[in-house]
Amino acid sequence: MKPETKTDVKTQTKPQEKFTVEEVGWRFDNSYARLPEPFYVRISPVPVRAPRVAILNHALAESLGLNFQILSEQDAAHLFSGNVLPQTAEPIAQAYAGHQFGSFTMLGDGRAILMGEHVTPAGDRLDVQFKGSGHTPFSRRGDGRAALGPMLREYIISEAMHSLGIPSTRSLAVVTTGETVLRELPLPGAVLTRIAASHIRVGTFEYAARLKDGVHVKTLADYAIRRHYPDLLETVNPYLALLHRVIDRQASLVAQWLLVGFIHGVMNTDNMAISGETIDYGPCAFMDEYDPYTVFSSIDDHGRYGYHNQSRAAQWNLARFAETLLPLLDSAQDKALTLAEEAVHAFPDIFQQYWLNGMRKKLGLMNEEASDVELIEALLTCMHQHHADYTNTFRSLAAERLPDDALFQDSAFIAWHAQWQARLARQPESRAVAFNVMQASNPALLPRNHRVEAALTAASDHGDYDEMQCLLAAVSDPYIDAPEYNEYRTPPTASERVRQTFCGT
Ligand SMILES: Nc1ncnc2c1ncn2[C@@H]1O[C@H](COP(=O)(O)OP(=O)(O)OP(=O)(O)O)[C@@H](O)[C@H]1O
Repeated sequence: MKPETKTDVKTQTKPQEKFTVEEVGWRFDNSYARLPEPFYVRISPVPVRAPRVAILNHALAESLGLNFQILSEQDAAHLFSGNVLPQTAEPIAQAYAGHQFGSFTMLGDGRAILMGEHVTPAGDRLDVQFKGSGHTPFSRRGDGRAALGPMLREYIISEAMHSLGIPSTRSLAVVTTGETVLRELPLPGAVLTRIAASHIRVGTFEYAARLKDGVHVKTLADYAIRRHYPDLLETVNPYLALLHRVIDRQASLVAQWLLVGFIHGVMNTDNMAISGETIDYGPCAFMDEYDPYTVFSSIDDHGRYGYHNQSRAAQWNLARFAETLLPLLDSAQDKALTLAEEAVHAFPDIFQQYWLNGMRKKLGLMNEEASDVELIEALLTCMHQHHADYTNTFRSLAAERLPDDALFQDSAFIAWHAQWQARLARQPESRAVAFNVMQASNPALLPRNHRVEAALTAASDHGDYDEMQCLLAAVSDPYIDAPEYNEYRTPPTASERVRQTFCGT
């Protein structure tokens, strides 16, 4: 690690240096940049013309041990646009590959720069990455830039995901660049500062596996184990243990998405993080009415990444991950293949267990009965038939408040409700205990897609961030019934409903 000095800020354009790295609190130690060169290219963000702060995440900054108080708006804008680089950052664009909608492509950070790894006062090592930071050798035909709307969408949904208690990358800042990006229309450009456990993806392993000299997967696997799962170093076969652990993390993650009605929208292998965090909030959204066939993404014509397909998509990606590890699993090819297949074939059961445990909590079932799956499926079938709102239905059950609408008047639902009540009465725990668990497992507030779109339009088209700030406040404590945020619980009307979510990069 390079020593930090009092004048520890490198200026790319000409803003005044009024702060030092020590004062802001960055503590960079860039272990990924010590991997061999094929894993990245050293390159700095391309400076932007007139950066301005769109939003700063003060709560996250505090938990990272960063002091934003000393930064003026202009300082912050330069810092989070990449115009001013902390001396101890070692900017790189990471190389990776990916299966996108099933087709393999060599990729890499085409519009992102990893500034380095910040070590928090608690000792956590976290990537600090700028997304939308300009052209890199991996940009292919892209401009290296990002539009404001999609960066704010990532900010809102990643922060909501974190508040829901679901592993996710975080968003520290969004700044506008003062430059226009050309998409279908000219749009304001922006840079998002993303904080992540790491940016090692299944696609990073696919990239390493395709490099010629055969040692790179081992280098990457050793690095990933040390960084994310050091306990595996004690196991007999750490690479097999890594495969099992990543499968477990993804099964847990995707189950958690389903339990809150989340649809990622673009589950390509380059968007599956080895850390088990949700990454890349592109055409993603939370479902309003329950329909397992819901697809939001404007580019997902065949529903490959629709709600009900997400566990299958995850397993498919994990099979690609397992393939990259084959040479490390066992020196005998047949044995390695068997080990990999056993691990990947175990995914559906592991996923089902996480999902079932989560559903039991949503319904206050504190112990296990063989007929629980049937009970859960019967409720979901009723909800589907009545186009019931996913979030509000579960929250109503948790609050013992059954609204006067079609679902709750339906005879099949009334029969289901009686069965559920009888099931609750059979368990030893009191109703109070069960309903507390339900309250903590059924969010009242999510960033519904129509509210996200309204907030993004106000911010991106009119520079008005009030709606976004209110939405962020509403979803920051999602398991509380806060009357002041009741309007955010209302499902969209037919005319408000947003059926498609655009990648809109
Ligand atoms: N405007 C752009 N210019 C250059 N490259 C781009 C651009 N948009 C996307 N890419 C690259 O295309 C690939 C796939 O894009 P995708 O939208 O899935 O990723 P992303 O949102 O840019 O990044 P991440 O997965 O890190 O969140 C990535 O390698 C990305 O860097």
